[in-house]
Amino acid sequence: MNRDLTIAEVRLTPILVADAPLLNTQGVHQPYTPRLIVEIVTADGITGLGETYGDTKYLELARPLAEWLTGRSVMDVNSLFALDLGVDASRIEGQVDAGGLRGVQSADKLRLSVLSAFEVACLDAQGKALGLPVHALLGGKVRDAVEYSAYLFYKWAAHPAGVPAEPDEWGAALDPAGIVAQARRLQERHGFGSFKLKGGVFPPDEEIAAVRALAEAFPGHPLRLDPNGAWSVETSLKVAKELGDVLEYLEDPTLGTPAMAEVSAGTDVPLATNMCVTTVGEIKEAFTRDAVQVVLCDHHYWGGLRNTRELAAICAAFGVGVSMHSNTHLGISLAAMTQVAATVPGLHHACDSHNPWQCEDVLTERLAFTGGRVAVSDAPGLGVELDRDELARLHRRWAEDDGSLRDRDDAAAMRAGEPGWRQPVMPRW
Ligand SMILES: O=C([O-])C(=O)C[C@H](O)[C@@H](O)C(=O)[O-]
Ligand SMILES: [Mg+2]
Repeated sequence: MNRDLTIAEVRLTPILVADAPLLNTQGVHQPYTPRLIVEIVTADGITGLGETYGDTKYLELARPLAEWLTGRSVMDVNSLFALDLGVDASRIEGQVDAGGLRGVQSADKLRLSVLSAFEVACLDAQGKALGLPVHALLGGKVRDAVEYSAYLFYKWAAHPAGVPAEPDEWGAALDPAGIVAQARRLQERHGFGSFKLKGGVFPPDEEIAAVRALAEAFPGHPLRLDPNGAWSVETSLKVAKELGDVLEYLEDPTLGTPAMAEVSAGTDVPLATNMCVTTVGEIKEAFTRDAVQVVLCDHHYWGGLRNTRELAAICAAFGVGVSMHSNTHLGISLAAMTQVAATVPGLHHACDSHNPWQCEDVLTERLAFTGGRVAVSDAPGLGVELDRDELARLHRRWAEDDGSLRDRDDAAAMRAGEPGWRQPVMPRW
């Protein structure tokens, strides 16, 4: 290879992406969600792509990082992680993002969430320079397609009246019949074989009924329920008992490792998490107390694709399963998740992805879910191409926003429809 891999330019483009009125225990998704698109351009004109959360505090860290990177090499990924980004821990520690849906915030998690987009962009550029897919840079794929589960949400038919939003084609889903209908549509469209219901929205008995209805409609298909920590230990054990015969796993029924450990000790239903194990520092207690049996890795907040593989290795050493978590994201992140998931040998559960809910993307060609799977691209890098017109349009939306949508706040979005709504005190039930 005789190429100049010096970074000549780093472009950061914050965007607002249309999102459906999907309900969770904190509130409802905003009509538009912030994301950040990172482009790393080498002296030879290769562009590597990355994507991460686009809320203000992520942007604030990404800007100095972009400057620091300019003039270095896209091969120099380890030094990125050694860099002190100067995150002001006092502004971050113990706080929560998106109402706590991503676990407790920490300075390190914020740092890694920003770095992840730069790591992915460097790997994309490296792959393009070498003519190799990202999975080859990670040691090679062990599967040709990665399985995803259908991500079911209770949802309104539309965002609250008067709130500007894109048209919604899915309709309401507020009861078991609505959830089953949504699951059927997602299955017909994308062929999903397993189903995850985002719970913590209605009292547990209603959500138990919805999972029972799914079990009847899709006999033998793996089912999961994830209330994002909205239940007490007692409620979690009750739900585990009632649904134990149909659940593949119960995801974050309750908040924090000690409470998860108590639930785990009282049920045979495996527990999964993307909330109590979100950083290296949280692993030891959770694994030694057998609080979780599956970790749902999010390559954004674990710091990228190489850290995802390291997490998978630690999980394997402890006999803990690993799969992938997802927030609202676009195709660059889906491609990145698929590339790394393809390299993890012990991936025994279908990964999560919100992507089927996104009616917009910044790619010239969106990745397809076929038979519930995304084919692992063997094209150089991530195998995706940026649609510059679409990127510019979604950036204009961000630039024209008065600031109210630039930080995701599901409770504020809920208040537009239910003015009395307050962020719920946990456990809700
Ligand atoms: O698995 C999860 O906990 C999530 O996907 C968290 C997300 O933030 C989800 O609840 C959402 O976006 O409403
Ligand atoms: Mg979860």
